[in-house]
Amino acid sequence: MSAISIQSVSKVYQASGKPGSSPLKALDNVSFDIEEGEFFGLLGPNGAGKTTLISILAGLAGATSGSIKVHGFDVRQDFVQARRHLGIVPQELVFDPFFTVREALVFQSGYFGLHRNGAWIDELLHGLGLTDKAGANMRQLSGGMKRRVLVAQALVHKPPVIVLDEPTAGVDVELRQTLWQFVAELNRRGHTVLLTTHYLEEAEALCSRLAMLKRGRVIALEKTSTLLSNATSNVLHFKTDSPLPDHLARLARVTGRIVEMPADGPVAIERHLAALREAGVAAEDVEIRKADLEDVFIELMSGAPEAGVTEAGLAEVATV
Ligand SMILES: Nc1ncnc2c1ncn2[C@@H]1O[C@H](COP(=O)(O)OP(=O)(O)OP(=O)(O)O)[C@@H](O)[C@H]1O
Repeated sequence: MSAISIQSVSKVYQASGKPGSSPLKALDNVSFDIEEGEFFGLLGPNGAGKTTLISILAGLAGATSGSIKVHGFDVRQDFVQARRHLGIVPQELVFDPFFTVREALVFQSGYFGLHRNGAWIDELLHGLGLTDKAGANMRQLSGGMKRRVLVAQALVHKPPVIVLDEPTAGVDVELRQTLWQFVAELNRRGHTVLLTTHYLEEAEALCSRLAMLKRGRVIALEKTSTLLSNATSNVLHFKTDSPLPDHLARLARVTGRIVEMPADGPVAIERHLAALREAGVAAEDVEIRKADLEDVFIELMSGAPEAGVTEAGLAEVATV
């Protein structure tokens, strides 16, 4: 049985009623399964629909059509069972300012009917580097510490499926490392992990399989290794103060002084270098590196067709 099964999920946000507003199809017929024990990444640029999909999975929003099951339980019809199997770490820092860290975890355990959960709470506090803060009031914690507590809260009922929605956005290196060590250990013990992140190096290091969303559609669903091996093999990386002529700028990714040009082999690299010399572009710190997930992501995002909101498309989906 799949840990998470997403079947033909569409979501239309209705028009706000303000002049000029129109319905928005945030998810367009999204389907994929995540198997038990996978470490799965859900990627996509801002507005791609990741949070919308996770809200539907968490039972916080309804799909316009389609269904999601967690360990076979429908997130709408069998909400309680589905929720027991899920631990969701939300993007926003929501917490009760009146509790200490331990009290918050004990309270959350009670919500799942777990009244003797002390040993597991201790393990969570230790694994997330929170033991020293167990008696601290939630109000007194830094943003990074609060985020650790949110992770612990999501895990108090030892859910077999852990969902992390951009857990490392704006957090420091130490917390990222603590968090990934802990989550990777849970994954080794058999927990399924679904991660959304904008940090592609994190996704590349952790996720064995990925789905990429663009404007509500799945444009890639592959093992991470397959995506990487299908990508352009190399990237020519250099710095320059010279403007690139149009024909080269079209082939390049420019960030300030840094220029990156995809090249599928040594001949293409030589061609790029010759074209730069001919155009009088003075390149410094020239490097050739292997393509990474960011290159794959940019390649896919610039090439894939986009989902539009058409009258016919909207008519197909029944509103709940
Ligand atoms: N409650 C809402 N009402 C109307 N439109 C919404 C609502 N929530 C999200 N949207 C729109 O739906 C689309 C998908 O948004 P969503 O937040 O799911 O994307 P995302 O991939 O999570 O983006 P990000 O990476 O920025 O968090 C966006 O165009 C967004 O503006």
